[in-house]
Amino acid sequence: MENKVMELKHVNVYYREGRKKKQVLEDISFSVYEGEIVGLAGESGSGKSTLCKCALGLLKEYDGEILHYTKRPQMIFQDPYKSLNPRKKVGWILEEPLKLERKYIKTQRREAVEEMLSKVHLPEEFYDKYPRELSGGQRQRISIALALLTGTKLILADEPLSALDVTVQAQMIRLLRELQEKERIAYLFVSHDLDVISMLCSRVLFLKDRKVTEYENL
Ligand SMILES: Nc1ncnc2c1ncn2[C@@H]1O[C@H](COP(=O)(O)OP(=O)(O)OP(=O)(O)O)[C@@H](O)[C@H]1O
Repeated sequence: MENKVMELKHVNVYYREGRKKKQVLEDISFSVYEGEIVGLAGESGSGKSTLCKCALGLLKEYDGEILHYTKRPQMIFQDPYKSLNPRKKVGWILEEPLKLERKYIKTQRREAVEEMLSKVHLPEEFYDKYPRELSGGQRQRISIALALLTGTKLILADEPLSALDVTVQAQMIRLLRELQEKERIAYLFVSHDLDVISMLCSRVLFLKDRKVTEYENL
């Protein structure tokens, strides 16, 4: 088997409701391996987003173990517009994770960003554009580029195709696959759409009644 990028062991997740604790996920255990796409499905309210937030370390009320074997995963959303700072140009936004690392000087940051733009098939000129000047699909490419610039090998994708029209969805699927193959990126891919899941994913985690059942995609 490939290298693990993330592993959850017997994770229980709760939300507080006043003084009470409500359990949303129960005894969740699974691993994600380098370069694979794992589907995460289940009815609305079954806990898909909660599971992603917990894996990102955003929730405090949980027990069990969440192990990251590479850099922390990054999340991409249905509507990338909300997660991109509207007052900053794409270049500034994409340089942020590199500034935090402090190992690049300005010209190296720009080079790294331009290289990443080309990996997500956007031209260099996008460096000087604002998010509002981009289409939904282009913005989704920027949020993928932003995730990858942190150096992570795992992207948690929460319904990343739902806001896009069918042709753009197909382009996005091609890009996700290409990054999976060339860069060995793994995805936890949240979707209501079982057709997309069966086309993209090697395994599916199905959430129901707080628990997860895992299926191989044959
Ligand atoms: N901040 C919160 N406080 C309390 N309960 C919450 C909170 N966020 C979510 N929940 C509850 O936890 C359960 C799981 O919600 P979650 O958003 O993870 O489901 P989901 O599967 O992602 O749903 P959808 O497909 O509609 O996005 C739901 O019952 C929801 O009402």
